[in-house]
Amino acid sequence: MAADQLDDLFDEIFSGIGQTRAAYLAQLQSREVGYIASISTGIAKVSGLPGVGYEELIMFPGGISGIAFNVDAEEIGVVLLGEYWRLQAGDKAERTGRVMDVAVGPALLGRVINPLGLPLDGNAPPLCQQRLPIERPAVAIMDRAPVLEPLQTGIKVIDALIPIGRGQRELIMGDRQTGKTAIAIDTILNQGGQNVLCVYCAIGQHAAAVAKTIAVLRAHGALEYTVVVVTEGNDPPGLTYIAPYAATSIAEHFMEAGNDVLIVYDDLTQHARAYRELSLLLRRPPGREAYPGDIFYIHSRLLERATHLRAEQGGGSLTALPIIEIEAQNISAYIPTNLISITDGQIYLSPALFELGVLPAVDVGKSVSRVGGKAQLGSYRAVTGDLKLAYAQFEELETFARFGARLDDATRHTLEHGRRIRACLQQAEFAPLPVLTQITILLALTAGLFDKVTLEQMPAAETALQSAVEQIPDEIRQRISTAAQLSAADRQVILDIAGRSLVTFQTSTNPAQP
Ligand SMILES: Nc1ncnc2c1ncn2[C@@H]1O[C@H](COP(=O)(O)OP(=O)(O)OP(=O)(O)O)[C@@H](O)[C@H]1O
Repeated sequence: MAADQLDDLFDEIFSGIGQTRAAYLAQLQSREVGYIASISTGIAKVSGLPGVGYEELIMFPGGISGIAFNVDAEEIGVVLLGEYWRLQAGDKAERTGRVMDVAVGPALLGRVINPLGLPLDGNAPPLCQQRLPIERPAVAIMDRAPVLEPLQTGIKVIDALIPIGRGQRELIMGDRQTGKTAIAIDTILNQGGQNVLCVYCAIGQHAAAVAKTIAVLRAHGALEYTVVVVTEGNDPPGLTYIAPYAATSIAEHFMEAGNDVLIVYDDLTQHARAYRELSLLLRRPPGREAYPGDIFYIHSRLLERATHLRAEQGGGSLTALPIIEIEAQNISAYIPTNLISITDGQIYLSPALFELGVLPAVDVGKSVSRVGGKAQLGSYRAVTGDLKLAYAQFEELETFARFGARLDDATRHTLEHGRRIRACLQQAEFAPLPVLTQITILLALTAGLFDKVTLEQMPAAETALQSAVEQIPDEIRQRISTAAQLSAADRQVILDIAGRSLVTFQTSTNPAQP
């Protein structure tokens, strides 16, 4: 048969099956299929995939997926993301030609999912229209805007002294059980009604701790604007490793739609450990503390994705609160120093303050916010200067006063005032305070209205002051919520209201000057 006759015959056959010949051929793709040569905890060595690309998604029997991590000529090292114990040597391994991605969209709000997007809350899989790769390049410098809007945490000590701006990366660090998660959760709770969507990424935590956190979010109505991405301690290390990247893609999708987004990584110590485990299993050379050489890079490329977009890009922002657990207050260990240098400041939680019952146990001297100051509301400026100075003087004097030195009246006054500052900066968990209440308390504090209140009476006095906030006129409330500084007249009105509410708690003698 002549060639043109053959072509006509093919065209006739394809029109019979409702397709053109070209469209049919376009669908035909060669599939590369290899096999598992060996398998260990969370890692498979795969042979027979010569064309595989770095970080390509590989599929195994039973719907188990993996990421090509070590791409060598003979054999590739694949990090497994599912129930790897079901796989064995000799099983099929198939290239997909794409990288790992995750479903993104508003359907995820209020849901608890794993990094693969599968539901963990017992409900149907979320219906999302779009998927994004879990690893995405960070926003270009030219597309970033300065951090100028505050992200209110609702925690007095942070909003006043270590303010966080939308688009900032602020590290929360401390020994175990010092209240790190509590700060992040309070911040999420405070975003209700503030137009901020939240993503909470639990990395390698105990199931009970995660369940408690989710219960708190649900009880306070915060789950409806939050996506919870969870990997537990007994999940494969590969899943733990990809969790923060997947959570960031979910958050970025909201940011790119013009929203302000907050993401919490709880915690990156577990993430670093999972990566170390994978790297050692893949026989990559270990470096300091047995971490592989690129451990800095895995965290920097994650946190670089937090930013504030320019108005032309939608004006959204992604604020990151990575948490890190340190050992025996050693902030100069490898991972903490890496993260300190990547982030825009840190909130350091001190076990000594925690033991004293000073909660949240924020050590103001070791904490810093490098960009949040510019974003802080103007009304805080009326109080922060005095507060910082008085508190720093107090902390210095407190050490000397312990040695039983004889103190003059001025020193005693500084100490007593400092003790009241410390009492005022304490706050119960799950009770974030609105800006107006914080400003009222802090103004009263810096004006010395608490100085005549005994330390035992401080919590009751503060509660009375909180109820008096209602008397503040509406126009002052509005002015406080803008960026403008507090005028002397507004300040006086607030102090008068505060003074009246505290009068019953003030003793006739000033404890600072007996
Ligand atoms: N402001 C607070 N007021 C009262 N209790 C608090 C406060 N902050 C934290 N706690 C309590 O301190 C304990 C430790 O808090 P949390 O779990 O947040 O610490 P963590 O440092 O995240 O712990 P882990 O090391 O287990 O991750 C909890 O029992 C919590 O209820």
